[in-house]
Amino acid sequence: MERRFASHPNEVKQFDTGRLRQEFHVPVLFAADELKLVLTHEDRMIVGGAMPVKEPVVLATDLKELGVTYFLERRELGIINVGGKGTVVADGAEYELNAKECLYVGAGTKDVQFKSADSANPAKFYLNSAPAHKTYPTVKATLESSEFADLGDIKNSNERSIHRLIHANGIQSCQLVMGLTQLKPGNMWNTMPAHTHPRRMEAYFYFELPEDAVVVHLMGEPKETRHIIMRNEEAVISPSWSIHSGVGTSNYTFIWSMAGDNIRYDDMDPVSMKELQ
Ligand SMILES: O=C[C@H](O)[C@@H](O)CC(=O)C(=O)O
Ligand SMILES: [Zn+2]
Repeated sequence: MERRFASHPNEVKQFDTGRLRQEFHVPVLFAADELKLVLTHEDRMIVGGAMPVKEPVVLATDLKELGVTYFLERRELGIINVGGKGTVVADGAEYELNAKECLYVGAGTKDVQFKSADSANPAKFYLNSAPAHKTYPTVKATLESSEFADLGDIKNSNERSIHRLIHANGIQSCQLVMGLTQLKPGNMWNTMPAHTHPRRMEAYFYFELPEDAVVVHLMGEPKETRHIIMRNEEAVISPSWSIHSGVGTSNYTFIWSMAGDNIRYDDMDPVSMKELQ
């Protein structure tokens, strides 16, 4: 597991491209039969990926990494499959996940394993985990069963559907909030006007981007913005003081996930268009 420290906006102002990427950009989450995890000290969120091909991938940890005997001893987990059909086995119970289906796994679950239905088209489980001190039930959600909102306008190139999966009015959790936003063809902007939420951090995972396409992801304080170039199936960490918005060279889909003080989706402080610099 890789560890990233938290950052201060006054320090981040000085970062060049390489340093920005080193601290906030999360490349390659999917490698055959491997569990890839990045723990950021921004609200201790873990961003990760599991791609079982020849054998199941086990959600393993050790005393050095998290100081506990099993991964979900004091954590909760949100999973969205972005690959072929797969199964998550949680303490023996099997949950089949097709592409874009979500599973919340509650704290106290001792054994979590990931499997693919077809090694030629493996499942890709995108993972988010936050500290948790209460057990909520393990529940599956689909885009069809979730609360969603069609937002934006083709005139602003931001027509998109926001599906809220784990949040106050959806799957219950201690602090993890998670969902998926799909841009309609011809639309490129997400989260503009931008916002911050000092009460929680956020991670974005961009996917369904064509090979040669990029998303120019915006971060930073509203008056001190920076960009990070994102490619398909890459994640980016947004500290609580930072905006998180992006514009693609084509449309795309992304998973957003947050951890912090509350699980109300609409807890955001809007940034006015005049304020951005
Ligand atoms: O705090 C919430 C998140 O930033 C996202 O839900 C925003 C988003 O999906 C969008 O505007 O497209
Ligand atoms: Zn946000």
